[in-house]
Amino acid sequence: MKVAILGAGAWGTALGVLLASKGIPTALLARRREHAEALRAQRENKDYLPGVALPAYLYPTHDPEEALSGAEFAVVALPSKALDTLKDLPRAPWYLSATKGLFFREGALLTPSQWVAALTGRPVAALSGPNHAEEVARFLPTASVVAGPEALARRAQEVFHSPTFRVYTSADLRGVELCGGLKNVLALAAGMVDGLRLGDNAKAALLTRGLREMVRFGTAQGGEEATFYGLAGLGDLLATAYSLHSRNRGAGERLVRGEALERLEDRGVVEGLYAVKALMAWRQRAGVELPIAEAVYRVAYEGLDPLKALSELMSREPKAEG
Ligand SMILES: NC(=O)C1=CN([C@@H]2O[C@H](COP(=O)(O)OP(=O)(O)OC[C@H]3O[C@@H](n4cnc5c(N)ncnc54)[C@H](O)[C@@H]3O)[C@@H](O)[C@H]2O)C=CC1
Ligand SMILES: O=C(CO)COP(=O)(O)O
Repeated sequence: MKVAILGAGAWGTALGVLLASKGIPTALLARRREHAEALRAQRENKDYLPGVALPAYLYPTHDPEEALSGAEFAVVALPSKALDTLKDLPRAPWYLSATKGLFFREGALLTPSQWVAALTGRPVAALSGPNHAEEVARFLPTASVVAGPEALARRAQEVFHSPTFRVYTSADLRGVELCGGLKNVLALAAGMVDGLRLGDNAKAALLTRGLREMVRFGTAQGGEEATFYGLAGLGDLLATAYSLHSRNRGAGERLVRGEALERLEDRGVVEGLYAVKALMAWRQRAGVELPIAEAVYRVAYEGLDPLKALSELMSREPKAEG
């Protein structure tokens, strides 16, 4: 068997390292010819995942035909803003989305697997959890969830499960993917708390109320409550909001310290910046309350002073905790 990974950024490369180290022939599709050539020559992804050796079974290419030909399935490890490129690629029999994002399209809030299914017309499952590429690729232990149609989730579990990467299955595809989109927005907020040096109490309070916001919103959008307390929810929220690896947390920190919005993706994609836009567009339609996400949006896109955003959150009507 063979697997194709679409996207040679940090996450696509880490997943490729994981599979190839199990002896699974894995193609890694890079967007640019020079990048694929550099990966093959150096056996390292210096641009996106430096310091990790690429195993022999991992084959970087920029040729979509070569990558997808004979693949049992394709792993989508593209940033959400690049998913549309899938419609120009040869089709895989089915897809495993490893992208964490949210889309507002034609009046609906869509998750990556929904958008991949719309673009390709093929069945799609999703992989999500507390999984920083830098650690997964160095075989530090973690766990993850594959959600979607049972046969696909079971197969992906079998293929990815390893002594350092424990994979669970879930039938709650919507919930698992909402977790991945929402936690990035909260990680931006957590980074702002770090950047303002508001302290450990503030960060814990923010994340606890943020988790409540995830649960309230996510269950109203069709996710199951337990999912939000699982690996893709609380697990990934903690991993992202406390990690020095996290581009989302780091972007929040840099933003409140005065760095320009346009520079925040210098170190890799910051999905929360796109997800929060989709959430705000959706909220206007659905009339739901998302106070923390709204504060993040206003700080990032409307220049609201982050301390003013905080004081607005603190001065909301006092109420019971639920
Ligand atoms: N880095 C991580 O630890 C994890 C990332 N993810 C998710 O995986 C997805 C990809 O993230 P990373 O690999 O970390 O991003 P990255 O920033 O490391 O790399 C992005 C990759 O996408 C390519 N790309 C950018 N724009 C493109 C376009 N228009 N068309 C085609 N390719 C394009 C870049 O050339 C690069 O190879 C995101 O949705 C992220 O949330 C999920 C779990 C862990
Ligand atoms: O999703 C991730 C870890 O699970 C990666 O988070 P960042 O995109 O913030 O780096």
